[in-house]
Amino acid sequence: MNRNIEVLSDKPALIERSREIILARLHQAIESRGKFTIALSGGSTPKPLYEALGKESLPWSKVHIFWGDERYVPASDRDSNQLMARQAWLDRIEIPAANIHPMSTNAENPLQDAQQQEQELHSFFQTQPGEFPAFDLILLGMGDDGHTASLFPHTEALTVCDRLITVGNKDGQPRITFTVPLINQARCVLFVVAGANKRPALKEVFAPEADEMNYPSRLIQPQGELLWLLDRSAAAELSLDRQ
Ligand SMILES: O=C(O)[C@H](O)[C@@H](O)[C@H](O)[C@H](O)COP(=O)(O)O
Repeated sequence: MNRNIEVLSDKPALIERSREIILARLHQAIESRGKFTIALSGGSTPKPLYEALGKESLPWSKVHIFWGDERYVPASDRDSNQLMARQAWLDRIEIPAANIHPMSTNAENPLQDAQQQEQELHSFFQTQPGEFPAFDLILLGMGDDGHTASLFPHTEALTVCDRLITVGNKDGQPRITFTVPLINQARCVLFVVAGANKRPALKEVFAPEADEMNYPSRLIQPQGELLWLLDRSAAAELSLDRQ
């Protein structure tokens, strides 16, 4: 694993840098493998990034959009990660509908939807059960509690190591989420974290020792690149030697 941490002056600079990184890996993946596979994060931080990507003119027919996690709500629900990305970005570009691979949340049975999403990933990546496909880029946020995707502290989802997709649990509410081993198979994992409210968790995530069950973002140690983009406010209490 190759970890790199960049601290940007403010959130607009953070968003611009994440856009640069995504575009660089998009062109690199299309050039070397003919397509770019990206899994999006939810939450509020990435919305301006998605709005910026919605203004780009790119070979979208070669880009495949997935989500690293999804709230267990209808796609029309205001809390849906899919809805946020569609309104901010995907509805504004010419991308084939078949290139957008949302997590289904309509079986009224989260486990069934998780299994459905797993089968769709195996079919898209032509992998077999037990194999973990490598996304070109997985975009992640980090919660104030150190969670990422829908891998929340002290939940069963953190220990699932034989599936691609599992059911997360936020305060008793189900989520559909990538598992740790699927995220760690990525060629590049990009964390984008902003705001003073993230300081306590970031200190624990970057500490030499801490409980990974308490700070699940520590579990993200991809075989490829691990890039942390922080704004100065989030990074204020970190003692980062030159990266
Ligand atoms: O579904 C979600 O909410 C996200 O995938 C989640 O992991 C998010 O990235 C973090 O909670 C940070 O959220 P903010 O960007 O809103 O701080």
